[in-house]
Amino acid sequence: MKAMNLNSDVKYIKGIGPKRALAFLKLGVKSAGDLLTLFPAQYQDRTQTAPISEAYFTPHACISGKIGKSYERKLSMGLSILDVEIFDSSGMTYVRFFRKKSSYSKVDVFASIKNSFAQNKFAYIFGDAKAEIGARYINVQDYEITDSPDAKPEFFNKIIPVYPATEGLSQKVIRAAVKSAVTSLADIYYDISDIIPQFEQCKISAREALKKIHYPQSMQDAENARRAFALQEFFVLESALALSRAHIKKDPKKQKYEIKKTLLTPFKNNLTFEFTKAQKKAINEIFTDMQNELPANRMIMGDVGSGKTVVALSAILLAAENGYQSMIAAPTEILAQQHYLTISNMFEGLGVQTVLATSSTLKKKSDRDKILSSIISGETTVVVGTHSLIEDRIEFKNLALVVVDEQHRFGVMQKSRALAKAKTPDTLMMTATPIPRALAMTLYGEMDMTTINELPPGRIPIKTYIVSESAAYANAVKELKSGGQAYIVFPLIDESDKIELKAATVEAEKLSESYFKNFKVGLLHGKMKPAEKNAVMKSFKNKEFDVLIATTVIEVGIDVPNATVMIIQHADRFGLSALHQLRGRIGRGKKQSYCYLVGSVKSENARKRLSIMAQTNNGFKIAQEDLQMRGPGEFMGTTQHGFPEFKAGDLIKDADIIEFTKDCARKLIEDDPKLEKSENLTLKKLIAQKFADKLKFINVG
Ligand SMILES: Nc1ncnc2c1ncn2[C@@H]1O[C@H](COP(=O)(O)OP(=O)(O)OP(=O)(O)O)[C@@H](O)[C@H]1O
Repeated sequence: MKAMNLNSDVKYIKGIGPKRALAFLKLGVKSAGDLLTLFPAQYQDRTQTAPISEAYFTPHACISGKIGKSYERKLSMGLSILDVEIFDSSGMTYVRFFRKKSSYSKVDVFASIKNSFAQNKFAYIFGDAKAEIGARYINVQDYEITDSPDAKPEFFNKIIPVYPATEGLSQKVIRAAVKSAVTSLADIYYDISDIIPQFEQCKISAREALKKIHYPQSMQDAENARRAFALQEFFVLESALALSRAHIKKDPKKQKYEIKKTLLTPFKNNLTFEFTKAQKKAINEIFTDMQNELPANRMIMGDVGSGKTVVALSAILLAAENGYQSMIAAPTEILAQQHYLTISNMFEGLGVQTVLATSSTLKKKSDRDKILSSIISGETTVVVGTHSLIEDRIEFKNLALVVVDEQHRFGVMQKSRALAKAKTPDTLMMTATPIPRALAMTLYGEMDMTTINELPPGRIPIKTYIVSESAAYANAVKELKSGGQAYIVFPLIDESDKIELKAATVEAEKLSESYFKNFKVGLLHGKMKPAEKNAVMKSFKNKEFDVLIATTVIEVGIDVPNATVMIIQHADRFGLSALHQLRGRIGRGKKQSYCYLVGSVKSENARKRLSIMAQTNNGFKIAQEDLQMRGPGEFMGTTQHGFPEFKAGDLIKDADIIEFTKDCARKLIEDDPKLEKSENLTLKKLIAQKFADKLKFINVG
């Protein structure tokens, strides 16, 4: 056999072969090098064996002792058990194996076990201690037999790695494969420890960390090794981001802005409110950015209802004052429509021409031609549309500012194609999912960040209750009587969906004849045509309906300050971020708002989600809980966005490492912007390997 290297196919490793190699592929392991970073999902602490008399006081029993007699018994349904006696100085226990008769297998598993468990030999056992009436035994998960108590066992008296499970691979096979990879390859694994400055607790090299993650001496040892390896992972990521930043910031922009206040002052005077401190700070930061020589690239992060829109509008007016065009890209047609209405309203009398460019407004050829030519001629100053439309079709005269309303969708590390419309546009992103700082720095690493950390004054915190359906409706009726409006949200729109849920369409009819028979009820769902949806939203905003029954199409950005009740049906089926977004549709005015969560709470997770919602309105707290409950991958939907997965790194636990590596990576890239120095070549290789396809804008050879 050829000597193994990091790229060798796993199938050539002794004991694996083509069939098991396929199973390894499911664990993301193709090469021998991949085995090194197939890290344990957990560990079993087998450092100490307990006296048999105490084995029943711990959830997992780890014992050792002399083997006695075996007893085999048949139970019903072809099931048999084998009990083996194990003795130590404190007592005796049975260790139990099960066998299910199978017509497919001729191998008698008990025969080989009985063979191994020869009387008077010595056994190490790991399993679950069961104390049932009349019987105490240990369900065996793993065992090892030695000839005498003095012989050293291989898998006991130490911490044992437990690898992610997949069909067709036993822990034994995975452990053996990993062991052979670690033994022959850990010392040649990519290691950049010499170019990363020292960081507390992460003092061992990546190669050393690799070994300790698989074979730690203690649980603390395992955690230290994980963090040491995470340091390298995050350093590679942050270097990739620093490279991309260096790349983006190279071209000075052509547009120049002067704060003339010819539009900004009348705009401010038109507003019925004063900007909050946080809004003023955000506007200042954006204006400073825009006046810089390099294009602005800023993320505005603010909780639902914190007033991000007016901040973006101020930037648009600065561009307009200087004769430039802007565009706002929204994730949905309804939201684009709403932004358009808000802008038309707020820009009234300013003489800033705004158009809505969505599939409905561009449908008719004559309309389309008119809109598109007004944009290309420069007659139109502001274009509001959906992401895809603006990206694909529209030509501008002098586009200078792009506002991307991301809401809570993460455009991780993707540069919007919209940006290509202007060569060096100033870019503002808005997101309504506040996330922890370290995570934001990683996700939006190439952007500057502004956080709007306060709500407009006079907002009364929404009261949230977990209630029965009838209580929710009765309370809603009370609110409607005093002039409020209510949303009722259902997860699905018609009953043909397999899971039997109360569908919005059917329910709308029923409710308008029962609880809400004295009120006007409207319906909004995803299968309606854009124009219909817009008409319904507009009517609701104009208070032509008291109740709006909707699917989650209303989740993002809708702003109807008079709506004070939100009933969420099947609330247990929504994730925390979605619930927070939905609830964010109320509490936007000066009146007390109420959110009622209705649902059957069967799982522990669902119960926890709803009680978090009932306890807090703080989007940062909710995002943090969500992140912890779901894990970063699922939280961010990162798979679609090509966000890199970390083998050891943990976006929550390792916030300090992320901050540290960000700083170090920036310095390193400043010093060697193309990573050409010989000591940085391994880093360059790691970046290319991990991110070349994901971060297309990074040009690494
Ligand atoms: N400083 C302020 N004082 C009072 N009201 C404000 C202030 N700023 C914004 N508003 C109003 O608060 C409401 C929410 O603002 P906006 O729609 O800009 O929030 P948002 O941050 O975009 O929210 P979401 O992410 O939920 O869409 C709007 O009705 C807006 O007119």
